[in-house]
Amino acid sequence: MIRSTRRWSAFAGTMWRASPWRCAAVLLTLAIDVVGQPAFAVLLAGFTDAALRGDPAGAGVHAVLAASAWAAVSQSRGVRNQLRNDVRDRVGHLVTEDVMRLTATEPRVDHLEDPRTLDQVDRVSAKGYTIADTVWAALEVAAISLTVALTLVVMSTVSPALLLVLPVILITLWLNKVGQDGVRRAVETADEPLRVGANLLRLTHDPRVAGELRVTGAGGAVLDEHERQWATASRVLDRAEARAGVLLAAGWLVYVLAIGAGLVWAATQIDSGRVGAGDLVMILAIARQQQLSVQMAVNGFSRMSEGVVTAAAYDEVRATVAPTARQAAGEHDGIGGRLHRGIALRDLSFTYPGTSRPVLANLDLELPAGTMVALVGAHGSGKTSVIKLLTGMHAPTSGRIEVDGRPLDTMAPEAWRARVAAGFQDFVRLQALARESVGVGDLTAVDDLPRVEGAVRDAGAEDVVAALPEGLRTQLGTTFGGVDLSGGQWQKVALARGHMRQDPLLVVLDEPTAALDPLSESEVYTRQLSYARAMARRSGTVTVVVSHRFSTVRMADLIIVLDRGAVVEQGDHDHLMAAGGTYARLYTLQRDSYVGPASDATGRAVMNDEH
Ligand SMILES: Nc1ncnc2c1ncn2[C@@H]1O[C@H](COP(=O)(O)OP(=O)(O)OP(=O)(O)O)[C@@H](O)[C@H]1O
Repeated sequence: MIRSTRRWSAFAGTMWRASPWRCAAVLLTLAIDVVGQPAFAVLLAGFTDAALRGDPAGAGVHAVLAASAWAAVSQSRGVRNQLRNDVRDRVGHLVTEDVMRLTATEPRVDHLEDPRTLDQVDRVSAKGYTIADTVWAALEVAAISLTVALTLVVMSTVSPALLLVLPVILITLWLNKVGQDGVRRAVETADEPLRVGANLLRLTHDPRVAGELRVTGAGGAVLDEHERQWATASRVLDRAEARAGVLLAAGWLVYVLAIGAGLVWAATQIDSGRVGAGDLVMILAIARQQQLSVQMAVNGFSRMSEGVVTAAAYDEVRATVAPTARQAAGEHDGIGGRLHRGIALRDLSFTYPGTSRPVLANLDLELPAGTMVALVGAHGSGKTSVIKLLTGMHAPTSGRIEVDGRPLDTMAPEAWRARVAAGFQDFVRLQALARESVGVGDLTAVDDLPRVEGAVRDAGAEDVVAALPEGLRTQLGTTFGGVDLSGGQWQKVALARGHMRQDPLLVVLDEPTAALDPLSESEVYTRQLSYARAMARRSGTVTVVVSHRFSTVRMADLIIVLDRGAVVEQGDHDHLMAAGGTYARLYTLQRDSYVGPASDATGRAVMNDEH
């Protein structure tokens, strides 16, 4: 309760900051509403009584005042709608920006691998404005409650019995609330099928999958599944809306019966003189106002429920994503200029967020400073997961990583990341000027042309740049009318981006040549290896390579063989070939698939000739 109060006052604070004068103006219009409505009813009664008394001056004054009161009420409602929408848009923008900042700047990526968090991020980004709606609705409901209270006081001057309308109003609102709670639960339930449906729909116009969808003929099935998910969501929502509608109608029936009974009673009292004609007119006017007020409260409650769901999602995103960001912000760097001992994995296990199966179990590894290490293993054995942990994208579930004996989790992830250079198989096609697409590998040097040219050279991407019509000034990608590149060319640009980092302590190359032809691949690896050796001499840099290309792997100082998340062998090529285990089997298999069975027991000459 306290947490929820704090949350909503924080939202109210955000709205105030978004536009103080608009918020103040909305509060003023609400105050006009609260006072204006009962005043109108009283003035109308005064007009009726004066007219019946034959007092034209009194009737005229009351008529003018009543008209002014009503004009002020209706005018203020129009102005309020406009101001409310302005603030709502601003708050929506602020909330979306906050969530995007949290998710984009969070040093680790655990949240991006967790479908639940992604769902919540989607919801908050798309519906952030509903939080403002909820605050407005809450204020409106508070104002309406005051209005109703004032009108009841006015009615009670005719007869205290008319106060019985209050419980009736509460019953009407309660029935509406029950219906709206059901709608809110339905919105939560429908979220998943709607998200799945939206993702499927996106697939149909995603150029990256368009070819495969056509070749496999799966386009129709994707649309059918989208329809199915959409129908599931609609069914849930329609049912809840229908139930809410029935409950609301029942509430109105109770109200109409009660107010009707009050009017009939008042009419029967006119002859006896206990109730005047003005009183009857006033009760009628108040009944009409209360009807509008209850309707507005009902609308307010329904707007509130969506904002409550969004606010809960917002809280969840902040709770899930923010802790490591705060931790990172609170720490300082303290990473030395060069590696002396190296990097170690100590009894490290890892399970992806939102899953229960460990993908790495109890790894104990030493990656000595100045070495090149190759990770080998079948698909899914955990190579990329090790890379993600080494680069600080995820934190180990248990155990730790040490850099020269210092636990990685005591360093700010950004500071560590600044000393890591990387080339990935899932590279980004950054559609910008070629020099920017490379330069962002080190934002501090994005405008440093000699650095960019050096990175292009180190990565062996000069041929790609040479083929561009305006060299490094060429716009890449078709989105902004630039030149499109082949998969291999994009990958070389990504590799060059990785080379922007100067003085890395860790270089990771996770299948960085997967999109290249064998000749380019061989050339890139040759350059990468000499780069790795140069870095090793300069900074004791550790280079970790993930590759299925054994002629590269064999050159590593240390080869680590993974199988289902565990280390099954490690050593250099000669050691592992002599051991005759998994590595020797995989190596021989690949060698034979290229050139047929070899007589050389280690296969060294054969593989070297091959590439
Ligand atoms: N984001 C994720 N969420 C849940 N499980 C994942 C995720 N990414 C990978 N996995 C699982 O972790 C295991 C190891 O995957 P990983 O990508 O590390 O293997 P790999 O050896 O690099 O495979 P490949 O050679 O195919 O790239 C696999 O069983 C995979 O299904």
